[in-house]
Amino acid sequence: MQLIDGKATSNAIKKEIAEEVRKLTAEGGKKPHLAAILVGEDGASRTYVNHKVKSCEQVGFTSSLYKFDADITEEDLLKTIKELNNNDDIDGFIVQLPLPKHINETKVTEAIDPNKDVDGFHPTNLGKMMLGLPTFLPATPYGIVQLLDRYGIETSGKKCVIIGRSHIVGTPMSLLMSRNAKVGNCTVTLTHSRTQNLKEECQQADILIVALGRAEFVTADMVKEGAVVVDVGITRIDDPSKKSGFSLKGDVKFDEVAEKASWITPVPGGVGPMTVVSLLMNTLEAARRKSVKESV
Ligand SMILES: Nc1nc(=O)c2c([nH]1)NC[C@@H]1CN(c3ccc(C(=O)N[C@@H](CCC(=O)O)C(=O)O)cc3)C=[N+]21
Repeated sequence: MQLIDGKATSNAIKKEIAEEVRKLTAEGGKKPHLAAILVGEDGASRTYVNHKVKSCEQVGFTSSLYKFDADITEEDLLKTIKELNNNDDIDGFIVQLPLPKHINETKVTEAIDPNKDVDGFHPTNLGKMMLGLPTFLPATPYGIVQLLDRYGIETSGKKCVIIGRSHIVGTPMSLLMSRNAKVGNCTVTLTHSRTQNLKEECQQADILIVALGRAEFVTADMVKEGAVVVDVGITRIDDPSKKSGFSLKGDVKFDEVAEKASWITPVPGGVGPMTVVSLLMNTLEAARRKSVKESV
């Protein structure tokens, strides 16, 4: 088994981004600016947003955080989004999900200017992705593609099985793995809660991507010898022995699956850090596009 180290890869990409930012500012451009909207006090969301803010500092981006109480009205949130859309200083922004129940996530996502949607969740951007047009790819799938690419993992002609059909991971991942590209050209099976014989489907996979959000769901008997296993899940499990009071578990039973896999991503330190770095890459791209527009 060989480890796919998302932490190390994300650090390497951050260094490259920092270098690009230095060039951009040396040419008289401004630093890319990423903003995040955080509603409520969900512990995990706060952690992720903090990671994003810290990563922005590391690469020389400007970042800003708009924090609201969980009882903010949908109307007020939409108003804030419009303000960020019109704020020329901000190149890209994200609205951290999940949102409180009284707020319609679809409405919120559609209110974001597609040119600033560095999460790649807007219907326009998802549509462009489907057509293979240049766009902001959703952060987690983009991060996984980067990992497979940088580790030189052959995907062409392979059978890729994905567990989970969410709009932000499983479904876009299935499109990316099947497209005609350096990372792609797979025969893709997208599985979900209604899939019959899930175990047999998984056993066929040369590349298994797991994104259903259930701790240690994938066991060794579901995995083919020599498979590449990508674990997207992150679940917090109570753990009194930890200072934080919890430990993080992936969707894959790591120790036993690692014995069969040729390559495997750990949790933490796998896909998670790559998600953050994808946001940074999309933001750099947004800033570049804007500077091109302003110079014509
Ligand atoms: N609009 C929006 N965009 C997102 O990109 C988005 C979101 N909403 N909602 C929640 C999910 C989840 N997500 C993660 C980001 C970083 C780590 C990450 O860095 N994880 C570390 C550990 C983090 C920890 O210490 O808890 C790791 O896996 O090594 C994980 C998960 C982004 N998400």
